[in-house]
Amino acid sequence: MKPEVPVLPHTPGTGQVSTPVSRLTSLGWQPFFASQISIDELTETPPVRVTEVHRSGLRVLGYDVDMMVPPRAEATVGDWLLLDRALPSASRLLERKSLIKRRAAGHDRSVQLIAANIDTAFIVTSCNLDFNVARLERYVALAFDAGVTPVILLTKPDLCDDPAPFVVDAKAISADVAVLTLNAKSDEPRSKLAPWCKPGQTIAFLGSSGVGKSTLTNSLSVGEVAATQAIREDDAKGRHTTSHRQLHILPNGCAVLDTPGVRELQLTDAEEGVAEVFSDLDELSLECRFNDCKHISEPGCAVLAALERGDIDAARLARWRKLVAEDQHNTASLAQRRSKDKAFGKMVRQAKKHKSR
Ligand SMILES: Nc1nc2c(ncn2[C@@H]2O[C@H](COP(=O)(O)OP(=O)(O)OP(=O)(O)O)[C@@H](O)[C@H]2O)c(=O)[nH]1
Ligand SMILES: [Zn+2]
Repeated sequence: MKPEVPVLPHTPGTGQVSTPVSRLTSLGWQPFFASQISIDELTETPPVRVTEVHRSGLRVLGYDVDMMVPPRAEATVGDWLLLDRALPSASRLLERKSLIKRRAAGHDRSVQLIAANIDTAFIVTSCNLDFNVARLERYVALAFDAGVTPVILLTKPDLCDDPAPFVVDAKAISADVAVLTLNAKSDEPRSKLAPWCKPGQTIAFLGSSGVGKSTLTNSLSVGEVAATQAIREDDAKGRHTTSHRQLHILPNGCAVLDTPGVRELQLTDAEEGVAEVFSDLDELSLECRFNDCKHISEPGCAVLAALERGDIDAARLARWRKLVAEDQHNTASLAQRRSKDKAFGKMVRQAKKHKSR
């Protein structure tokens, strides 16, 4: 029997692709996912992508699909499901390309899934006081840990005298990470980010508040047409009340994941990624006499020996030590710091009010 909807795996190099393919591609469908399913499965259980996670259920989008399915603990934003229309809770979860997750504090080590199948994480910071090498290193470590390609973006070069020193510091983090400066408010993002923002790719912007994440997304969205309009039309059915789309489909068929979980991502639990960014130090530490060596003053410390020989940089070693220590601290005291930040913000606002009187 001929399927009603010819949903096909993505075939590269076909030029003018049919509508179902380009719709799925713009949602992030890739050969990696297509290779996990048979033609029968494709027609009987169409692929859908999880674009929102609510307590009441998951919002999924596919070719001619925009619906809520029952919630399930093992699925997160960005996941692909093979939709079982008759029994949505039985939909098959496809293997992931990448996964950003957090382990909760305490002993139970429960894992919180943040986002799946992001190809590129743009780590955004601005050429001003937000710039902090240690924080960038943590984001890079987190991306490596998740299996996501990190790219560092330095915004607001137009507001600083000389962006060059920031670039030098950012480039020193890892030879495997590209570093770009760009004015988020110009049309530079579209040309400069093009190598990563291809059809079928899923990207996300990470970074502190105010560094330009929304501005970058908007800049890439100029001329946004068909694909997102389809989503908006479906929104009108009133199935959900989200005012903010969490999966933006760019005009060129690239998807931007912008969920609260990704926005509020905290830098905890990136052990493996930290080891990757500081792989040289990590390897050296295996030669330390003591397993729990802190590389401060212990006898037989291979790291200190390398420092003395001038093989490693003291500042970088200090950051590594700090990172390992902070990783634990952050996990434990997240809630505490959040309330402290709030109190500080209130104090600043009150002080300003006082001054303007
Ligand atoms: N001059 C200049 N201004 C920028 C640039 N990037 C962002 N801005 C401005 O900085 C402000 C904050 O940018 P946003 O895009 O809202 O920052 P965000 O990272 O999305 O912030 P949150 O939504 O709080 O996470 C806005 O007023 C932008 O116009 C840049 O490259 N150059
Ligand atoms: Zn040591």
